[in-house]
Amino acid sequence: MASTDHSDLAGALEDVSQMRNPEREALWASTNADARKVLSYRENLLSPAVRSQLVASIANYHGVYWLLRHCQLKKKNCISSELARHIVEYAWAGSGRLVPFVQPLLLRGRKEGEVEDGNDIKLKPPVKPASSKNPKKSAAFSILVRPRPMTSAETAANNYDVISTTSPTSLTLHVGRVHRSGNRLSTEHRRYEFDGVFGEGDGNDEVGEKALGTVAEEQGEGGGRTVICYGQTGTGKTYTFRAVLDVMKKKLAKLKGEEGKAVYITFYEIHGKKCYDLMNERKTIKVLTDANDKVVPLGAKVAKFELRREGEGEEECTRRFDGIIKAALALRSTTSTQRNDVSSRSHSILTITLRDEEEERKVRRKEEERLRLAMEEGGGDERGEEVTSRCVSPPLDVSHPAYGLIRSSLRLVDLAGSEQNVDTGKMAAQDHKESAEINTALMHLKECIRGYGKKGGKYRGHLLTRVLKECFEDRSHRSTVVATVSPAAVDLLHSLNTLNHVAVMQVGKGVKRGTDKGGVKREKEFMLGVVENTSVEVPLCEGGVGFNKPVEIWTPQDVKRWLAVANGGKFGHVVMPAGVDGRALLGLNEKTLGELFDVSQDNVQARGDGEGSTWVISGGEGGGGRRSDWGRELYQALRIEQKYIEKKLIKEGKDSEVTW
Ligand SMILES: Nc1ncnc2c1ncn2[C@@H]1O[C@H](COP(=O)(O)OP(=O)(O)OP(=O)(O)O)[C@@H](O)[C@H]1O
Repeated sequence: MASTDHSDLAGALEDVSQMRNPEREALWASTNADARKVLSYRENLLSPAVRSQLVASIANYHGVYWLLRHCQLKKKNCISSELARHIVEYAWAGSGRLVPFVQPLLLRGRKEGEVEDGNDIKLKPPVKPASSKNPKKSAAFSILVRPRPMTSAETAANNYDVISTTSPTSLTLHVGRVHRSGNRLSTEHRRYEFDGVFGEGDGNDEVGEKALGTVAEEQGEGGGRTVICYGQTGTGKTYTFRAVLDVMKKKLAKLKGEEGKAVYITFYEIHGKKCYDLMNERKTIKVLTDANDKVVPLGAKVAKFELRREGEGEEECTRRFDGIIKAALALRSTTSTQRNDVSSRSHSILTITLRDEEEERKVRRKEEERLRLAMEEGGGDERGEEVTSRCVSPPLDVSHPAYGLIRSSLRLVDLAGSEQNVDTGKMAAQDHKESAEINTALMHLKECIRGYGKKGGKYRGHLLTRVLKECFEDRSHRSTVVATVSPAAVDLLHSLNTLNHVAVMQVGKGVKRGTDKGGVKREKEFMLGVVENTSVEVPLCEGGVGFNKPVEIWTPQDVKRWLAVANGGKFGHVVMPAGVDGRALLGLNEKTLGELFDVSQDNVQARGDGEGSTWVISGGEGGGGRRSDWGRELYQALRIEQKYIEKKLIKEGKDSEVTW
């Protein structure tokens, strides 16, 4: 063992304080509240002071996940949670509480159909595509989430990935938090459950197939389907929209044309309070409600696409489809914004309807005959009057369920991206207005989805929701929301927002009854999306404070110096009993350490050096917190310190000083 070298210790302490910003240091010194959990500004997540620690805490999560997965699933004999916690604590000090967080996910996966296959475990995708044959079996809205890969620009800007897709239906968001006081860092792991979660590397075909379900083949009776791409600007909504469109196109090309059957396409966009026809050089169109209470884009051009002709190959057929749609896609209004060079500033709505014209003609003739007779018999019935005055305008609206002729109807919606203030900093006044309008539309959409099944017709509140009326009012209609999110740390708040929003869109899955603080009983929609979250403390300094002698040989003075800087000075207010050296400190467990703290309100002022056997800490406004928490935190901080010093000494070839 080397002798105690106090000059080294002083030097190390000086290095540490120079590493830090003096202002922050002053803030740490003056602060005495630790319980205020406030999300930091997003810049904090990338600042050199905390970035590496947050990245390390995410890596720890992955480590724990893979360790448990291996122990729990590969082997028939699972290890107990307690043993798992000890192993995890040993390997990743401070991460023990991830065990009860990760374990249920793995056990659930095992029950629900994870199967062992040779050396690997395959996950059965539990996403059930909504079937129009069995509308009762599928939810009105299914939610799929697609995180896009990190872009090279994001990687170059020191961003890191904050999303882990841990199963085909769940996703974990790692929310780094720098507490307002600046003296605490933590990572909250939030796990969300959805109907489907794509991996960052999942291809467009897979995404398109899942989003479409079986709609193109099953040819439902009257019930249509809507796929809505929703999310932050620049996260891949248009990219996903095109992926779904491509899959749809391929499916259509496979259908063999029959006499009288054809596909009709309308494509228009909502920009501000107006609608523009993308199939007709952006001519303004109106969205009106017809006699059947159906919302129709009046004046929108309907393009006819004939199904595969005799002797025509699938490729030729898709080329024909492209010919119809290409010019319209190019006409979408886009702007270069801070986040996306070609940001869509409008909500575009593409409707593809497969119609049986022969049947349609028969029904039309029958209907016209019925109306004529009704008119002859004394002025016609109510419906007759309405139809003659407003509705019979070519083309006849055969998409109304009353006709029962729609073989299949699909609507693809590419929403404009939601933006936060920080994304709009360099925008002109007009762009700000546009951005506010986009956010208003998205809020309406969210409200309408949440209000599904309730009376009130909230859909009338905005043009976008009026156009999508069937999604909220027609019980046989099925909708899929594909939420796109960015994995970059810089977009963390936005991703959190998107995921929280789509989590509450999982309508009809449960209601939570509870009593709020004021004793008022309330029924809240149960946010099924958020299944669980847990928070893990992250050390502020990357492994220790720079001491270069093992904890066992710390003198009481060393202990005091360490307490002053450990966890960013969090224990700086602690007054320790006289004579506690490193060895004595290591001999205490979490509980005994906790008992040494006096956290009562009367004792919030720290006493002088050696003034008794109780460590007194300042609890700040909210009192002193729980003893066990303090004890655990100190225990973990000391273990992290010990590990760091051991590693450092081994690296420097001084491993003879390390006692194992
Ligand atoms: N899953 C993905 N894989 C690869 N690249 C992607 C993916 N998702 C998006 N991108 C790329 O990210 C960029 C932005 O995508 P896109 O224009 O689709 O975003 P957006 O959400 O529609 O944005 P806005 O709302 O501003 O229109 C594009 O360059 C796109 O190619």
